Parts: sequence; C-alpha cells; structure tokens
Amino acid sequence: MAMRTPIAQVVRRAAPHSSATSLWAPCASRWTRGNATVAPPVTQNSTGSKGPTAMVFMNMGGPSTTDEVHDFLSNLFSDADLIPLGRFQSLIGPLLAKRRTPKIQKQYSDIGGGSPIRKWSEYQAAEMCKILDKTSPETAPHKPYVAFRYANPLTEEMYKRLLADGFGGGKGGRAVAFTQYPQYSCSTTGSSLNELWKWRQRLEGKRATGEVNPEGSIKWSVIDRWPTHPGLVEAFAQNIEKTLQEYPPERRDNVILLYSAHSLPMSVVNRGDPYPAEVAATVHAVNQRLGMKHKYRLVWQSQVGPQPWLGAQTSDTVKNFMKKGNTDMILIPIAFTSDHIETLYELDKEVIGEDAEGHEGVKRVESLNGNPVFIEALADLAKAHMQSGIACSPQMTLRCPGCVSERCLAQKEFFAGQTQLIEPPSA
Ligand SMILES: C=CC1=C(C)c2cc3[nH]c(cc4nc(cc5[nH]c(cc1n2)c(C)c5CCC(=O)O)C(CCC(=O)O)=C4C)c(C)c3C=C
Ligand code: FES
Ligand SMILES: [Fe+2]
Repeated sequence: MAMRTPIAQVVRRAAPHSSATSLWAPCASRWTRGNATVAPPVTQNSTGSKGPTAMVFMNMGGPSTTDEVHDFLSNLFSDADLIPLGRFQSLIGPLLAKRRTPKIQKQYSDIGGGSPIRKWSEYQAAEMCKILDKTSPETAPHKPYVAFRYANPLTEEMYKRLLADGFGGGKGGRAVAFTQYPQYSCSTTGSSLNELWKWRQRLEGKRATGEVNPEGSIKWSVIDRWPTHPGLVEAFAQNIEKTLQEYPPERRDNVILLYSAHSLPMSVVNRGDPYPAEVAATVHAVNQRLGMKHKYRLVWQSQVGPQPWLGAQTSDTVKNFMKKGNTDMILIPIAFTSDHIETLYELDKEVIGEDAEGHEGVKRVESLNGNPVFIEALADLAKAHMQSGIACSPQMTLRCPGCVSERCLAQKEFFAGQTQLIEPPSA
C-alpha cells in the first residue's frame, strides 16, 4: 500500500518560501510551485477587483421550526466526527434521534418554536459582506453564503448554489470558508470542514470533473479559528460591562463572571482536541480587557449521554455558589456567537429559572447576534485573512495526537494544499 505523506510535509511543500524561521511569513515565493509561478487563478474584472469572493459562514445550524427537529437530530447523531457510533452509525444515529425528538421539540417550542441561528447567520454574513465591499474593494463583490452541518441550508445545498452562481465549474473563483465557532474543535469546525471537503470532492473532484484540482474549480481558503480577535473580545467585554451596570454599585465588584461553553466528552479532550485551550484563551483575553477586576470561572454546559464530560458543569456551579452565599453571578456564553437552545433554554430557563430559582442576582449577558462591534470584527478578520494569502492557519494542519480519522487527514491535506492556488489581492 502506498505510504501517505504526513500532513506537516504536505504543508511544507504547499507553502515553499525562503525564511528559515517562519513557515508562513509573507514572501513572494509563497506564490510559486517549485520554480514555476502559479498562474493567477482569479481573473481580474473591469473594475480591477479580483472578486467576486464567496464568504461561506459555517456552523452547526439548528431547526428553524419544531417540524425540522427530527431531521436536525438525525443529521447530528449520524455525524461520526461528533458522535462516533461505529460501523452501524447510519442505523443507530437516526434511532437515537427519533427517541430524543419529542424532548428537544418541546425545548424549541418553549423558546419560540425554533432556533434563531439561521436568521442571525444570514444577517451576520450579509452585513459583513457589505462592510467588506467598502474595506476590501480588491476582493469585491463579496457574496454571503451559509453552510450548516445539520440543518438547512446544508453544506450540499450551499455548494450547489455556489456552482449555480458561477463559482467553480470551470470558471474558478475564490471562496472563504469562515467558521462561526471562534474556538476550534474537531467535533465542530473540523466536522464542518470534513463535510465541505466531502461535497467539494463529490461536486468538483476527480470523479465529477475527470481532473484532480482542475484550474477551473473553486479556490478555497479557511478562517479556522479566532479565539482572541480583539473585536470579538471587545464585543464580549462590552456586553459584560452592560450587564454589570444592572447591579447596584455596592454589589458590582463582587459579581462572579461565569463563562459558560458547550462541554466536550473527555474522550475528545484526551484525543488532544484544541477547543478547551482556545476557549480558555478567549476567557483570559476578555478578563484582561476588563482589567482583571472580577472573580471568574470557566464552566461547561450541555453534556449529553452517560460518558464523562469536561467539567465543572455550569448548572452544578451555579447551585454550589448559591449554597455558599454567592448569589450575584453573570453567565457569559463564550463559545457561540448567536442565541440557540443552550442560551435561551438551558441557561435562561433551566440554570437561571430553576437552579438559581430566578434569583435576580443571576443574569446572562446577551448573545452577540447582530452586535455591530462583532460584525465589524468579522469583517476585519475576513479582510486580514484575504490579504494574508494563506489557505488556513498552520495550527489547522496539525492533527490531534490521538486522531485516527482518514477524513481529517484528507480534509487537511486538501485545504492546506490550496495555498498553491490562492493569490493575495494586492499581488
Ligand atoms: C462550540 C459549541 C459546541 C460544541 C463544542 C459541541 C460539541 C458537542 N455537541 C454534542 C451533542 C449535541 N449538541 C447539540 C446541540 C447543540 N450543540 C451546540 C454547540 C456545540 N456542540 C449548539 C449551539 C447546539 C444547539 C443548536 C441550536 O439550538 O441552535 C445536540 C442536540 C440537542 C440535544 O439533543 O441536546 C446534541 C446531541 C456532542 C456529542 C459534542 C462533542 C463531541
Ligand atoms: S480528531 Fe482532531 S484532527 Fe482528527
Ligand atoms: Fe453540541
């Protein structure tokens, strides 16, 4: 059997340059393959712009109505990158989904009949593109797309729309896969990228076109993580400051900040998943921006099933602090950028409403949703990414120490390899 090239070596070949110190430092030779310069893949249009550029927001998605809950859960439990169920995943997954549907339908109906994630994702992507059209005319026009992993619009639908809109299909064009999870986990962003790679192979790969990586296919690059982007940190910090103002001045300094993130099974943590460290990095950056003035803890929510998950759990923490007489706490959802069942149901109804018995001292900061500071941050990130000319971060090319997934390997080889094809707008 042919040996597979280690991913680190693939990246080294994909991004050749002369600096001995940094593999990714900007230099002219990055845009060469061996000795030959790669032909500019995106045609310059009459305005001098190298656009259009497709900006693809990747996220898990959620059911917009209670009727969509079953399909959402079925897609979710069928995802081996999220919940590995072995050889019979495609049979067991839908069964687990069916059993869980009534309980989760009730939760969505209690928060207004569905998840607002589609509405917010479409809004955020469209607003970001409007800003980019002004701040990055060299890659304009920017066209917003949303690709969800488990709900409509699914990745397949998004890819077909890209092709119908004139990207790829022999015409080339550039697309940026922009994860909407600020912190990278192989169970979230990794899964979305594996899915994107799968549809890219099906719709533009060798079997679909007869060629591997044909010149006319879409040139992809990835914004794979942004846990400490100053605009993200600023948006979180402003929301916390706003909530702190709701306490009387004499209580304000003693309020505990409880940063709450979706937990991970310990099996995923022990595989070496980067998410816990990246969530902690966000928390540290926000605390620094707040002047380190408050007591805080990072706690973990939403565990599902019987296996061990990363703790301390948000609900236990609130109960324990309440018992100890600390009744002023602000819950800060730190790993998701819009409202969803975990904020609107789990934090608001279960943790604040039941665990804290509705105590007025326990509050939640609002989610980022349509926050203009946050949307500016998205535009800033996207512009910097397009100017950098890199295909993905160096960190994305390193697999988890315990990873045995062929999907991860192939996906990382593909996206890292796109470095050869992306031309920075100013070149
Ligand atoms: C950063 C966010 C998330 C991580 C990490 C994450 C990991 C993860 N999730 C499950 C299992 C489930 N998650 C479910 C819903 C759900 N998960 C997240 C975010 C992360 N998950 C969100 C925002 C949502 C809700 C979507 C919405 O309402 O818009 C569900 C379905 C709900 C339920 O049945 O309780 C499951 C199941 C695992 C196993 C996992 C890590 C491996
Ligand atoms: S599970 Fe992390 S790289 Fe495969
Ligand atoms: Fe989840």
